[in-house]
Amino acid sequence: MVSLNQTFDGPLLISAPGKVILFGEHAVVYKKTAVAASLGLRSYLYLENRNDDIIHLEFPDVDLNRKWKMSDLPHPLPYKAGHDDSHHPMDMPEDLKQHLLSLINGDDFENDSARERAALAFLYLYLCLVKPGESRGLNICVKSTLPVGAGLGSSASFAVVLSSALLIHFGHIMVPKQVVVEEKVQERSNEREETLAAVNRWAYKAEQVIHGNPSGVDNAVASYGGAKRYTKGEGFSSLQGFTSLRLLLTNTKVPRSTAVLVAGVGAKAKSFPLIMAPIMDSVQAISDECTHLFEKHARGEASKQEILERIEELFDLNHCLLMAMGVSHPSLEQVRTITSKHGMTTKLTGAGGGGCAVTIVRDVLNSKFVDTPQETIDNAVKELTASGFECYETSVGGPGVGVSLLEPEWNAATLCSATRSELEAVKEWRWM
Ligand SMILES: Nc1ncnc2c1ncn2[C@@H]1O[C@H](COP(=O)(O)OP(=O)(O)O)[C@@H](O)[C@H]1O
Ligand SMILES: C[C@@](O)(CCOP(=O)(O)O)CC(=O)O
Ligand SMILES: [Mg+2]
Repeated sequence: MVSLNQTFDGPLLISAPGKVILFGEHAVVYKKTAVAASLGLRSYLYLENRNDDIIHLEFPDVDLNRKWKMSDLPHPLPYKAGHDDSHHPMDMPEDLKQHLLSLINGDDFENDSARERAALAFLYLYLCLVKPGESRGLNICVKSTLPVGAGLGSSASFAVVLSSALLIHFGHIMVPKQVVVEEKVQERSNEREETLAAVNRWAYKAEQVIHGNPSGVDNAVASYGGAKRYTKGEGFSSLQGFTSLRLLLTNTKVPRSTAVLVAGVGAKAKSFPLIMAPIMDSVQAISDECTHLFEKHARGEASKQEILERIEELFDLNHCLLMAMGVSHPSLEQVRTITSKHGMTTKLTGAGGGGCAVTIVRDVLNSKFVDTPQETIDNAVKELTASGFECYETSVGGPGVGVSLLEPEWNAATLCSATRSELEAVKEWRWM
């Protein structure tokens, strides 16, 4: 346990989930509502102090392994722990950005935007949050079980583990007092609410560095977990009556960048404002319809079967609107064709342009009429895999960011070389 303003010296292992957007991607940037849920796939960060003044970053997922002397970094940005940080610059000053880019892209370092953005996001948060007069260096490693740059919110879960680690390490927030059992995770004290709000705000700043113009839905889900309805400027609420959904995720492995796709939709909205506005309004109506469906389910007025049938129709409608926004891709259409041959409905998820698609699996117990038989799913997965795609079945709606202090044998190298099953075996999370 630490008190505010005091650095936390122990090593930290932190994890935060990715997300699946069920409805509303892109439109959410334009203040329409999105519906999203956390995934079982997560990013993991290990942080420890060093005895010298070196900052050592290892981000194996983007092939980054870099060291800087603290004395070579620009001066920290003024920030006092515990103060209202809403005044803090939301956008990184341009001269600072250029300075950091010149440090990141040394002669020996080939320019790569994935690495560059990851390192830039880290350095920006570090300079904002480092304690004045700090002289000790850090080892930091981040590794994810999420595919990076594929629409499942790896950037937001990366941003959330970075912001949590730096906020805790430099004493701006406290390590959660105790292990909270997963079922009680949503019952937060005011103190925990404040802590999470700080994590979420700083993660948004890192997302801004990576994305340019994020809505904030991804970092909210990565921070808080669960299933959420989110509107930019208004915040989020839990989805009343959300029932566990069985989803199949398919990664087309076609690389794309959220920043580029969001900018593309922005250009279209500027060129065709009268056409794009009603498309965005239709997405709002889809998210509202989904919310009402779950609310009806909570009141016992809609069966799971009805929900799944309606959601399939809404998936189709939302995908077609995303196609009109210009963010589908032939590979995503191929996933839709293959799954529809097997009687299942698919939409793109996240920024699109490649990346992942989400397919709804009908799993209503005792109702043979609507169930998707396991054999059908297996056949669809076989066909998708044969087309070069990768499929994941994962849980949705689990907890948000958590801290583990219970792995004394860990170090940065352990995390860098850990397998997915070793990461998923860490159980003693203190959910924030
Ligand atoms: N595990 C990670 N290690 C380092 N950087 C990461 C990691 N995960 C995400 N990122 C950063 O986020 C970017 C991907 O973000 P984005 O294009 O929004 O796709 P996604 O849908 O996965 O969020 C990467 O290029 C990288 O800069
Ligand atoms: C397209 C968008 O709605 C979601 C992007 O998600 P991802 O980075 O593709 O996982 C952008 C945003 O909400 O910030
Ligand atoms: Mg992202």
